[in-house]
Amino acid sequence: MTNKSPGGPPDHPGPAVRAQGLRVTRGRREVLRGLDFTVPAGTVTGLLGPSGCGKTTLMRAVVGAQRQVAGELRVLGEPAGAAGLRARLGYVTQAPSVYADLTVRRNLDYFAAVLGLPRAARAGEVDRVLHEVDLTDHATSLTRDLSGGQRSRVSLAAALLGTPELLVLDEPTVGLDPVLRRSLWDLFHRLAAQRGTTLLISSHVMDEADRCQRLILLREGRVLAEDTPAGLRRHSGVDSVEAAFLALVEADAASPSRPAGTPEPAVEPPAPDPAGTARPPAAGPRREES
Ligand SMILES: Nc1ncnc2c1ncn2[C@@H]1O[C@H](COP(=O)(O)OP(=O)(O)OP(=O)(O)O)[C@@H](O)[C@H]1O
Repeated sequence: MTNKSPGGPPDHPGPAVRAQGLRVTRGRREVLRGLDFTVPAGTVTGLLGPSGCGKTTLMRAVVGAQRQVAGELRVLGEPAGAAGLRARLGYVTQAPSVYADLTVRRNLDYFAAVLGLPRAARAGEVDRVLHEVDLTDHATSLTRDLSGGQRSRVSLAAALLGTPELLVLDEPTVGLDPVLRRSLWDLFHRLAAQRGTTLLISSHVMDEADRCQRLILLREGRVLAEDTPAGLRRHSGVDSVEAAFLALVEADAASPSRPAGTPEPAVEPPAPDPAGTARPPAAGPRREES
């Protein structure tokens, strides 16, 4: 509904996300260390890298939920965190952000109301997203009675309400069986191809890389490479993205320009509530990530 044309709405013809010199400090540690990257509109872009490299931090910065962000970060043509982005973004955190004591349908109806969808349109919209995440048969189940993977899909369904222009999904396929993983990836590609939605999807599982059209490889808070999966393999002269990543890591470690290590981490103060910037899943009960 908010998406106006496939391939990118006309009011921001550039990339969906553009970062220049993006730096984020958490506690005393600089977690993102001067990132330059773009996420082209209407693509499925994977954010890959080992645990702790900064994927969640980058996503939190994109949706405006992260403190201590420096450098330039533009999202759908606006500065990250701008109030006008709220209804245009969907963000799914690693931990499901839904009310355990409500049914799946009531959860989604609540989030649809928070989004401002007209009452008359809500039931149909909820039916649509339930179908998209394959939870129609569980609409009347209490969310606490669902499996972990099913609860994750309720969060995803909430993020799909209102058809956001940019979906930021933090490891959405973790813990899902192969059949479900494939059906979610099919859904992600349908959203990009049919509605022009841009998807930024994190994973630390390299075998998911080939499902993406573009990749941003992250390591220790820096961008190692930004390319298509085929381009990465070709440039590294190897036959898998995982091997390309390892080759890039080796080349990076050998590089004399590599910055020295950073101080020990310290826990940062709690982040401000992102309810004013991210969409409903972040407005519901959510894991405190600080
Ligand atoms: N609240 C915090 N205070 C201080 N440092 C933090 C905090 N949260 C995360 N960090 C540090 O920031 C770095 C990046 O964390 P982040 O969660 O962004 O990584 P990630 O790539 O998403 O990891 P994973 O794949 O395990 O989810 C890590 O070194 C982590 O220890």
